[in-house]
Amino acid sequence: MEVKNKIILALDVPTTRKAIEIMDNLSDNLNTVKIGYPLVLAEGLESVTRIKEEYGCRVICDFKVADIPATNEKIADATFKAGADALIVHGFVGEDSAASCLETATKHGGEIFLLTEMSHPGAAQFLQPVSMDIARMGVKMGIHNYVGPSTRLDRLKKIRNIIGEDSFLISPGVGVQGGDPQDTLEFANAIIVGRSIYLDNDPVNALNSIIDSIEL
Ligand SMILES: O=C1C[C@H](C(=O)O)N([C@@H]2O[C@H](COP(=O)(O)O)[C@@H](O)[C@H]2O)C(=O)N1
Repeated sequence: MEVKNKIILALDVPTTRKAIEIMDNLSDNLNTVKIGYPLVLAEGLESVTRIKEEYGCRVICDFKVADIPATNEKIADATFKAGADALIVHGFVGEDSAASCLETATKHGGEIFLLTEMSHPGAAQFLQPVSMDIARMGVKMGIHNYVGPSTRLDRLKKIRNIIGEDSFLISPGVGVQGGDPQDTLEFANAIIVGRSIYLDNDPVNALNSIIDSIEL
């Protein structure tokens, strides 16, 4: 996946109209967005389809899928039928659940991103003790794409060392959560940025400032 400017915009806005308003101004500098529950629960999967059709961008659906295999298959099937290019899947629920998403993604010509460790403080409680095992599980499964925290670069570096240089690693937590764009890109292939862009009074300037701050 080639991510323009190495920036994935998290479109965590409440309406498709707001998402379009933001993308109308930013789509020249972006080719990949992440859409999750904030938009989809409010507007349905049609919001995924509409953004895809409107901008021809890649859409990563961030549903952090974490159910039994049979239910994961249904979630993934509906997501890719709506036009998603990729789906973020939790790894802590085990190999069979992640494999169910991987198989369904492959059937649709899509991809999954395996979420290893999250960026928020609470990730230290239950995820950190197993996150490297999750990364190793992904490697064993042949998963190519991963998510890891920009807020803990020591952990992101460990994840990169496990998944190898050829894997594709995207990293949230940049900006509002404290992660630094350039430092994160030492280990990640692309950064995920939401509020620092879409909540800014001038999202175009906010995006351009991040682009200017990173060596592409
Ligand atoms: O560990 C994770 C996993 C998850 C993800 O990307 O899967 N995210 C998502 O990344 C975006 C950061 O937004 P902002 O903080 O730039 O507004 C939001 O959509 C979060 O739900 C994390 O923030 N950390």
